[in-house]
Amino acid sequence: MRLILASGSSGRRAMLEAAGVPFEAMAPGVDEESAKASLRAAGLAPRDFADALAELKALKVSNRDPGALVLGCDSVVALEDGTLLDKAESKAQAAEHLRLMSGKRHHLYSAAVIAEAGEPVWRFVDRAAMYVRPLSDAFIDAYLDREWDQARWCVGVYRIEGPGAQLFSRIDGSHFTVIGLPLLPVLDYLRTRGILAS
Ligand SMILES: Nc1nc2c(ncn2[C@H]2C[C@H](O)[C@@H](COP(=O)(O)OP(=O)(O)OP(=O)(O)O)O2)c(=O)[nH]1
Repeated sequence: MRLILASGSSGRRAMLEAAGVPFEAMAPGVDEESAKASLRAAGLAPRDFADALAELKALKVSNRDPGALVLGCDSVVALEDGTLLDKAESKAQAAEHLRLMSGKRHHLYSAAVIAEAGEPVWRFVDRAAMYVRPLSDAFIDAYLDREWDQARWCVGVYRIEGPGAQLFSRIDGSHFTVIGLPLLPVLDYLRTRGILAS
């Protein structure tokens, strides 16, 4: 049985590769923006929002390749007031996101859905609690000067495995979930399907 990662995310690819998972990566080719617009309009909770997007990606590729297992993922950042942050569209918006998160806790949800023959067969959503330390404007500017080119692809404007670690005083949850997928539950399921040895 082949596994396809329906994602263009380098962090997700790197995690599966590092874990020794045999897979192919394929861009999901979904119109995330319009999907996000309708999901926001539906007022979905962050957990359900991420799950719906992960399922959309998994099903899109599974319908193209019904004989494979297809893993779709999505990560969202939810502030305490319920605001969902998407990837920043500019350095200025990235600074705004960091100021919104400064000195507060937010949650990062990462959802995984596995599809087979055009149907979801497994799903898992995990979240990590992210405690951002108070960030000065000078720090934010210096951080973005150094990190914007990389962090622009990351919801929350951070790579936890990189200089993003400097933003936090505490993290409760899985490092893998922060990077972009609930890896250990995914590995558990792959063992049940013979993709990995038990
Ligand atoms: N390497 C890394 N990536 C992170 C971190 N936090 C968030 N991200 C990335 C993971 C995802 O690539 C991105 C969240 O956006 P999405 O879930 O929509 O995925 P993306 O559009 O990147 O790829 P995909 O939709 O799966 O093709 O943010 C982190 O700490 N490290």
